[in-house]
Amino acid sequence: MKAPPEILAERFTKRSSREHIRIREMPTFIPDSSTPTVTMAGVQTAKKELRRKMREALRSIPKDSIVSQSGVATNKLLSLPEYRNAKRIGIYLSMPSGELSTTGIVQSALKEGKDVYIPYIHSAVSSLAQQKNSIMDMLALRSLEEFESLEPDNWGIPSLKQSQVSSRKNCFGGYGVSPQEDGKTMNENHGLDLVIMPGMAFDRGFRRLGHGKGYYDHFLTRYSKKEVNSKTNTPKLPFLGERPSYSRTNKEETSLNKIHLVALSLKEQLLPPAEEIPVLEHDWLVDAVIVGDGQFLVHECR
Ligand SMILES: Nc1nc2c(c(=O)[nH]1)N(C=O)[C@@H](CNc1ccc(C(=O)N[C@@H](CCC(=O)O)C(=O)O)cc1)CN2
Ligand SMILES: Nc1ncnc2c1ncn2[C@@H]1O[C@H](COP(=O)(O)OP(=O)(O)OP(=O)(O)O)[C@@H](O)[C@H]1O
Repeated sequence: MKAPPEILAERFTKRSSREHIRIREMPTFIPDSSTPTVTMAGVQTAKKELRRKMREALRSIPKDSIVSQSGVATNKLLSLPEYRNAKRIGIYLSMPSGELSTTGIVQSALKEGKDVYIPYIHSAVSSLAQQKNSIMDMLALRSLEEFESLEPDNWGIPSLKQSQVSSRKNCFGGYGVSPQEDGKTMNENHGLDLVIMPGMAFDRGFRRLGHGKGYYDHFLTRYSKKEVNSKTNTPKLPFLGERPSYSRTNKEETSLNKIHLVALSLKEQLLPPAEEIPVLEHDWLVDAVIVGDGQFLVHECR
């Protein structure tokens, strides 16, 4: 028997202005065949399965294809006003395989005098949950020389060492890693204008599949809670995408009003039009996807 709607713990995840996915915590009734309903556990399982498939597919991409696709994507990004106008960018440093290289972008950005922030993974204790979590901060990269001297971590990602962190600027305007729950806000001199995002897969609805640790999703959620000083005179950049594209429910004016999320995708990472990445409420949509074969996906409504 169909349960009355009010007792169903349903959440609607905004995927684009046109469509929604319905996520039900407790599958207590048999859904109408017209209702695309999935459980949370179902989404996690589907993500795992997609990651497995992607890992297989990415393994066989020849190195020279990654090099040429990276060149195409780099040129596209460097031509965008959202990049050219950005003063502070957060950018992933690429792994040896399975994703587009960001080396050319990092070099250009540093040469152009932009502030470049890179991921730094560390442990943080959440006072609320009394849990030790691995989280991501974005810390300043100081120079080309420093970029070239970074050593690979366990995933092969060029990374800062713990000893290099404490006196280094973070993207929130502080130094070193940022406390998880300090409630401090950012002013107009801090924050990021553009985040260049990695992923395992992307789809045409601007959904993204990461490696399953939630680093970017958690980071963006934390970032969105640090409000920009409302008296800021900083001119806002034009958005790449329409504002409701963000998959968050917290739609109040936040610092994310001026951040652009641009994903870089190998052509093999972009799913065919009929396929979708399963997403939950915490998953952030990106504003644009630059693909290594020259495709550029951007929200129609600018
Ligand atoms: N270049 C790059 N830098 C990044 C990320 C990324 O995806 N790419 N991250 C984005 O969050 C963070 C690091 N997170 C990562 C988490 C897991 C794995 C990884 O390879 N995990 C499994 C393999 C399973 C899989 O391929 O999914 C492993 O440990 O073997 C890599 C990066 C920050 N920096
Ligand atoms: N903002 C968030 N709030 C609560 N839980 C989150 C948030 N972001 C991620 N998680 C949790 O982190 C785990 C990994 O999330 P998910 O599968 O979406 O990772 P992903 O998108 O592949 O990772 P990433 O963001 O690092 O690329 C899940 O258990 C998810 O519930």
